[in-house]
Amino acid sequence: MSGKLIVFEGVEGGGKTTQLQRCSNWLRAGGLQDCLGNVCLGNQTMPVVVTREPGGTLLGAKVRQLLLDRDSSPIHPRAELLLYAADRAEHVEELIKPQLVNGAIILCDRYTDSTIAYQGYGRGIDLKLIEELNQIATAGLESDLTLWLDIDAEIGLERARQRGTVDRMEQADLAFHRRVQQGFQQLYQQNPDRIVRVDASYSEEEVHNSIQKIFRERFRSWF
Ligand SMILES: Nc1ncnc2c1ncn2[C@@H]1O[C@H](COP(=O)(O)OP(=O)(O)OP(=O)(O)O)[C@@H](O)[C@H]1O
Ligand SMILES: Cc1cn([C@H]2C[C@H](O)[C@@H](COP(=O)(O)O)O2)c(=O)[nH]c1=O
Repeated sequence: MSGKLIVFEGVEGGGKTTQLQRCSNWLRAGGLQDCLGNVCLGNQTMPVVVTREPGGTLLGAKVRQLLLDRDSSPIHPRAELLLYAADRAEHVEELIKPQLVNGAIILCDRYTDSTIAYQGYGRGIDLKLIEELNQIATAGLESDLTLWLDIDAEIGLERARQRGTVDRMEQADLAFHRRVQQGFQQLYQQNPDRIVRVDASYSEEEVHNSIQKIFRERFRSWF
């Protein structure tokens, strides 16, 4: 597969969606052209695809609603885990793999690390079981690069709450979100090549500049 899968991860309100949109605009406008030799980014040669989990497919949009509707009745943690896995299996087969074959740069809002952090560290489900389920859902497809937007869980939640409506996951208490944050910290320490930490406490502009720097380094090594 000739494309690249780049994932944005972290607790609520770290700025993933904001930065992912800024990156796609920047890439489509040719921001990385100097790192790419003859490769053209953003046009037919190397399209830029923006997607998210849950919700990157038609099925996923329905699963997302089930998972995040704040008025839904309680969902058992194992059922929650399996819904995220079902969303991912569909996403990988219907969108991610075909786009990688097509040579796309895929910018994805959350992927397998979110399941380890939220369902593993947050809900307390066995980590080994989640790794096996991630393996099944992705058929072994890992990200080429994961940006961990690191923000204090309380500050992130406050940002997310100021944005407007609060979804089912955001309603969970601070202790849950702190455990999720610990999960991302552990994953970062265990995967130093795949996961790069970005300090998300700075301004939008400063965070975007840090991400541009990381992209330049990676793309130079890839192309
Ligand atoms: N660097 C920043 N400093 C201050 N506020 C920010 C920054 N980046 C984003 N925001 C604001 O914080 C809120 C959350 O940002 P965003 O939706 O991008 O985060 P997210 O990580 O995708 O959140 P979630 O995981 O809850 O969907 C938005 O209102 C956004 O405008
Ligand atoms: C992929 C994935 C996501 N989650 C949680 C994390 C968030 O609370 C929501 C997704 O909404 P957002 O707009 O990206 O914040 O779902 C999870 O618990 N497990 C997962 O695998």
